Amino acid sequence: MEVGFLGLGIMGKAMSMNLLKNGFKVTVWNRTLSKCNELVEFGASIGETPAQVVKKCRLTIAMLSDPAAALSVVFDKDGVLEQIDSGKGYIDMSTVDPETSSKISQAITSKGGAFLEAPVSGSKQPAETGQLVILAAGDKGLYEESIPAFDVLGKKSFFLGQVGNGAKMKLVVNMIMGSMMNAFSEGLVLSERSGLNPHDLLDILDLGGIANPMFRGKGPAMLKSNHSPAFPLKHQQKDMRLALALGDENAVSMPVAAAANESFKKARSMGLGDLDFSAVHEILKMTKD
Ligand SMILES: NC(=O)C1=CN([C@@H]2O[C@H](COP(=O)(O)OP(=O)(O)OC[C@H]3O[C@@H](n4cnc5c(N)ncnc54)[C@H](OP(=O)(O)O)[C@@H]3O)[C@@H](O)[C@H]2O)C=CC1
Ligand SMILES: O=CC(=O)O
Repeated sequence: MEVGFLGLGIMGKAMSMNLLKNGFKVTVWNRTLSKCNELVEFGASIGETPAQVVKKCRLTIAMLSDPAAALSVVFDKDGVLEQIDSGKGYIDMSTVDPETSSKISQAITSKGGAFLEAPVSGSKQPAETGQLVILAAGDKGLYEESIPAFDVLGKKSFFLGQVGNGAKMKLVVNMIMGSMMNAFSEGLVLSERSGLNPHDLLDILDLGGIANPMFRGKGPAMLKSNHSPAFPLKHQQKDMRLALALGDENAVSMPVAAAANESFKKARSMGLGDLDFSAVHEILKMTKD
């Protein structure tokens, strides 16, 4: 099966590599084209523009940073829209808001193409090991056609109905995750400042009802101030912002998420946006009497 892949950041690189290792023919494009070279060593072809990739491939996947990037790759010169037509499918796996996804869907389908949004839950390591959770919505036929690729990329795919539902589900999940990261960071700081050993806290949390892979995986590194990026903080803040907008639209009061968003914004303003989202711990550590 031949697929196109647009966007070779932390996630896109791991996902396209996985497809190659599992026998897919992959044509890649990235805004910074030099990032394609590593994939070429594993058998990928390069498309010089998103339009070239779509022209060559029946299915094209995108994994881009944010709504502006997702829109630019579709609508700008040499973008996806120039070559999409009937018989071709476009799958956007970026985390965006439902409005962005709907705008892309309308443009693709008005040219006869099929569209699926399919954001993912799971970070760099699940992307590397094919353990993502795929939250798809849109064209059911395209979803079914994409299952061989989704089976390589993820451990479970959900089809959630109409376009927008995948984006909404992803934003709800990440809103919870970002709030949890803030509560976890506050707990680490509180344990240390009140004279406890925070490593004991990690052990105790891991044995109880709120044990989870995020605390287990990131806790020890956070205590060493190691925030090597798996999920960049700037993207977590984008997700909090988009989830809060969804809350505004639906009149859902979300004071916990709003406070978490403020911490992520503060961390971004201090230049921590490219570190892992666990770096929010650094700003919480800085607050003293
Ligand atoms: N990292 C993670 O753990 C997870 C991330 N996500 C989501 O997946 C998406 C990608 O994340 P991740 O790989 O971590 O992000 P990165 O920041 O590592 O990569 C972003 C990608 O988007 C491209 N890009 C940015 N702006 C533009 C633009 N204007 N036009 C074209 N391309 C652009 C970048 O190109 P260039 O190389 O040229 O900068 C790069 O390929 C995001 O929506 C994120 O929220 C979802 C689940 C987990
Ligand atoms: O979007 C990030 C993730 O870990 O999921």
